[in-house]
Amino acid sequence: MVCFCGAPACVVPCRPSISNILLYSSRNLSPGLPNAVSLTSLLLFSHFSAPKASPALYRRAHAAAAPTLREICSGSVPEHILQRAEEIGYVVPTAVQNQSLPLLLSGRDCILHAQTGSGKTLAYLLLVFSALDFNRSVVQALIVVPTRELGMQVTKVARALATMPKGYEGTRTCTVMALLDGGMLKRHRSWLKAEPPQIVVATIGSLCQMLEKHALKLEAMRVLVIDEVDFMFNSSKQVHLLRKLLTSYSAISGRQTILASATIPQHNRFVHDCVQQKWTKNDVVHVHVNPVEPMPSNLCHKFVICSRKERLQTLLYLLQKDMPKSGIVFVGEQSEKSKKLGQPPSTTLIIEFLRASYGGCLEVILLEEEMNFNARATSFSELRERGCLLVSTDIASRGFDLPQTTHIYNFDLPRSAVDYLHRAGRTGRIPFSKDKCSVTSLITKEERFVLQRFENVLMFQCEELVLESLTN
Ligand SMILES: Nc1ncnc2c1ncn2[C@@H]1O[C@H](COP(=O)(O)OP(=O)(O)OP(=O)(O)O)[C@@H](O)[C@H]1O
Repeated sequence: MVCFCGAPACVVPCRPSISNILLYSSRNLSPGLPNAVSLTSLLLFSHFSAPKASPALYRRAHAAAAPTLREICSGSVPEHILQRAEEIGYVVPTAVQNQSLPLLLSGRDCILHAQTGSGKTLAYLLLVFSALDFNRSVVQALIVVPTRELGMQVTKVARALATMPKGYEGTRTCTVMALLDGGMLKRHRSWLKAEPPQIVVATIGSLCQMLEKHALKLEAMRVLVIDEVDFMFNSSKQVHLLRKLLTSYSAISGRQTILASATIPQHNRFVHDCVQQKWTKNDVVHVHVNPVEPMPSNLCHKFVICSRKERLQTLLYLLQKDMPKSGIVFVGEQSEKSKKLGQPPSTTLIIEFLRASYGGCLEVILLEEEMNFNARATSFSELRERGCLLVSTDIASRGFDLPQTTHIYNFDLPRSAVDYLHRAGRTGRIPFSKDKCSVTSLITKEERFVLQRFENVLMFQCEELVLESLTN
């Protein structure tokens, strides 16, 4: 196994004694692409509906000496998928795509370890499309995700790529099934029986039910992706099935396994375990992009010290001062004690307060675990379509891609540095953009040392905001 680190011409062997050390000189896109900002803003301006990439975009990508996605993928990914990717606006690869796609397309198992918003989804989806036999109606790729929201999002991107572009009418395409918690599993069972889809995007709970009922067959699975893999392994409920999935159902020699996350604590140990436990093949590659900078550099971190009683007013003041284009207020889970006392969760209090006092133009929307499937789906699609102010627990902190989000507020501090990184990573998600986005934590004096610990672990600096008008 080999670890590919993002620094130019740098290779970090995970376990030098048993590794094959390969030299890999990455063509890290951002530093060598002078016009990357304007080029990418052009590409991303109309997400999913961008006009077909113009020859000028190709010329500029070439001028910057970066291979295009087409150049990396042609011959492996079907032409209609590549054309569709370009129509959407995916022309120039991000650093993680640039580094991982040649390896993925050569058949290697990979651990994709790169910053939030770096484009890991497109990297593994292009591999999935390269591996499919479009003529076989059988499940060939399984993508496992931790939350319904991330599942809906991955499904949306996969379906957008699978939509036939003009000129390919009549060509056989593939179907993508979203098998998500709270969904209509009865209907999915019939669908799986009648005409199995080629790609299934699933949360572990629903997947478990389908496998127990023998409704889903995975013997023909060619690609297995576990997204947010560290989160999945941390949840004791999910870990048993996850292990089973990685070792049963399809032989690892016949399938490619991709494990992705922005955070993989003790990653050397994890890579070692993957091989030892036979979750991946022996020559699994750890693609680690930008290991010295786990946090995207275009984020500006701030904190405000205030008492718990002042927190709502402070949040309101910040919102009125910042005027976010779109923002997320992260709130901690309600404690068992507070539930037993019959108290309302903080999310409800914040929503009621903001709906009564926030006079800004953004709509205030709630997203939390307890909401039913339809209400959560509505919140999700509303948020994607236009900017709004989302009040959410940590269910929105993993994988959620809302590129227009400019501001994050930690109404309650997250439990760990890893959680801080994932919450912060919901902003600053437009690849190649240098626009500053901000993460502001509302803390008590006593919590300052916790935030300091996060700063040390994640290597970022937080600036104190002193709000004059609140103290007067
Ligand atoms: N090559 C590309 N060109 C332009 N935009 C891209 C490209 N690849 C990905 N994007 C966009 O970048 C954004 C972030 O991508 P994605 O959601 O895959 O990040 P991620 O690495 O999975 O992040 P996280 O770890 O937070 O889940 C998305 O809006 C996606 O459409």
